[in-house]
Amino acid sequence: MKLEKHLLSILESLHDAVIVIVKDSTIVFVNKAYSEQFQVPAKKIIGRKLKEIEGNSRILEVLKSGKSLINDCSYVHSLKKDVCANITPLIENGEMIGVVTIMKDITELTKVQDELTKYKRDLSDLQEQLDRRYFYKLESKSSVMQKAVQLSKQVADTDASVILYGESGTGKEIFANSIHEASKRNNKPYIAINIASIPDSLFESEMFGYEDGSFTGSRKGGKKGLLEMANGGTLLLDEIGEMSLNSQAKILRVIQERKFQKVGGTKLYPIDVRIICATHRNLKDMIKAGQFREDLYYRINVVPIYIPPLRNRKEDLPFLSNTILNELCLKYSKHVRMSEEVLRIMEQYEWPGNVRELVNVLERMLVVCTKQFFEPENLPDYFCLDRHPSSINSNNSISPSIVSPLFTTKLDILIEKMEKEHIEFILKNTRNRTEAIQKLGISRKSFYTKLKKYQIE
Ligand SMILES: Nc1ncnc2c1ncn2[C@@H]1O[C@H](COP(=O)(O)OP(=O)(O)OP(=O)(O)O)[C@@H](O)[C@H]1O
Repeated sequence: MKLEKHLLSILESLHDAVIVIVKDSTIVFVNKAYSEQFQVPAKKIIGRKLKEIEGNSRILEVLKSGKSLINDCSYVHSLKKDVCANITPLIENGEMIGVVTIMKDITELTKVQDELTKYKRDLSDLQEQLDRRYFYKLESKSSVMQKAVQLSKQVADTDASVILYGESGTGKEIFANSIHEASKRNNKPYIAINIASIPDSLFESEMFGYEDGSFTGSRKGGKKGLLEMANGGTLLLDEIGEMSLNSQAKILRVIQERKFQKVGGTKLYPIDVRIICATHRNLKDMIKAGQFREDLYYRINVVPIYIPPLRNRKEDLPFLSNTILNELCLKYSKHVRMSEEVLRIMEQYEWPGNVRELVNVLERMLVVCTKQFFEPENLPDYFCLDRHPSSINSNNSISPSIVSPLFTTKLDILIEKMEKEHIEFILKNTRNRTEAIQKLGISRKSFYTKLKKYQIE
């Protein structure tokens, strides 16, 4: 077959539109597909100059530059169509004699693409609104906190292992819960457990449950463990640093194999749980001290999120106090507002118990407040502030005079007073007495003796 003889019929049989112009832009050829796609009969267009029909045509650009355009998308005004074209100069004996263009009508595709872009934009707006709803409690002016929230939003819809690092009361559980709510697991259970509150001897049966008749006194029919209860959803292992090495090995097996065994059984149950861990401890130091398994650490430390202590984000105190106070006012059916003076005193304080302490302080203030605005008097004694507003000097720092009670109290009375307040504070800011004893660093016996001495309930 002599190709040259058949070139015209080859061009005619193409499904893509073809248009050929010569050097002075005269149109010398359009194929059948061109006429059909753009509804322009060949006889109406052949012999006319393209520069008079479509002065800004991309074909004319190629005619001028001599450089091809491949997959070039543009809008053709004279056709009222979006097209995608391959525009190539025709070269004969080293000289350009015209341009050949093969193109496709992509008007519908462009329309669909525009709609898709619009839907994508709407979807991301909606997602942002949803994210804001899930993470609204964690809004912050602090860049460290904003980074933590941003990272949480990014990982929420994945199954990546997240570990939340932060001091007690910084809001680790709120983070974990927000991540769960923003994930596709949000219609399944969210279960948070504090490892410190489970005695090691009960860890296995609490976590994995037990089979029927597995030990004397066990419940008939066996018992579901926390892991099974969280199936399909999210399990927060709070205070993972408190887990014994023995329990760490068991949890590691579950994470690796995605299967678990109940106490007293041999059957392996498949499990689909997203595990989020949280701790206030430095796990790397614990590994060095032989208290934490390195392999478990690398399993859970895929996305570490660091939550700053409240003292490092005091710029959030006004917003945080108001949000928490609003919730407390609803709870107590009271209407009390923050005052600038109280806020300034609060900003001087270091908040060792973080947001949990802030919630407790505000609750205590609300209960005792009889006015519409908080006053310095409503603050707990351990703020040790002079009641006079002038105690905050112009630099916003506390002048020595404000610790006036310290200047007038005998040392032993002062120590007892501080000890009592500290125990009360720890009790309020921990989940149970075992944790309080741990935090206080005293023996159980000494703890109960002090409770009796200070008549703490
Ligand atoms: N951003 C916040 N807005 C409102 N309340 C908050 C916020 N962050 C924390 N809280 C409150 O502070 C208390 C402690 O929060 P959370 O239990 O999440 O802290 P945590 O870091 O998990 O503490 P722990 O390590 O002791 O378990 C809770 O009562 C919680 O509702």
